[in-house]
Amino acid sequence: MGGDGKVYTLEDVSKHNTSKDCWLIINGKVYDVTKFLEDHPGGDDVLLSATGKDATDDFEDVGHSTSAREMMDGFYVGEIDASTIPTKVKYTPPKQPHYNQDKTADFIIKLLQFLVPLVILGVAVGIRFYTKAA
Ligand code: HEM
Repeated sequence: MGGDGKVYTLEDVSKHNTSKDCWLIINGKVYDVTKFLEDHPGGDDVLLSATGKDATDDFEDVGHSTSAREMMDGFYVGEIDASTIPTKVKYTPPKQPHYNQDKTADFIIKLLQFLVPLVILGVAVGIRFYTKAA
């Protein structure tokens, strides 16, 4: 081990995905964790399932300790050619149909639903008032 800072492609690293030969990509660096598989407190299965991709998020999600991070230096074999890692698919919300974009129409309807019965009531009371007075 030791590492010579060689730059690997995702394809190169992806070939090392067995319990006899296991490489990980974390924070732009490539690690050969084959010898560490049995000793990893999180288990060998999680490490194996983190091969063949950028495992940075998986690694960070666990909230590894500083000592865990220091251990990584011992497994370093090189850098990853970032252009070979597919960029994250950014979530773009589906385009909403723009109905009711103008809220004034909505507001006027609400206002009328409130006012119309009041007007009718007012007219009824008014008619009654005037017919009585007459
Ligand atoms: C070179 C890479 C890695 C090293 C040196 C490493 C080292 C360690 C160490 C020392 C611990 C004990 C807790 C701590 O100190 O934070 C730990 C726990 C853990 N690791 Fe890693 N780890 C590596 C990569 C990963 C990856 C890629 C994953 C996920 C796919 C992972 C998943 C876990 C989990 C789930 C635990 C928690 C175990 C528990 O608390 O029961 N590790 N790791």
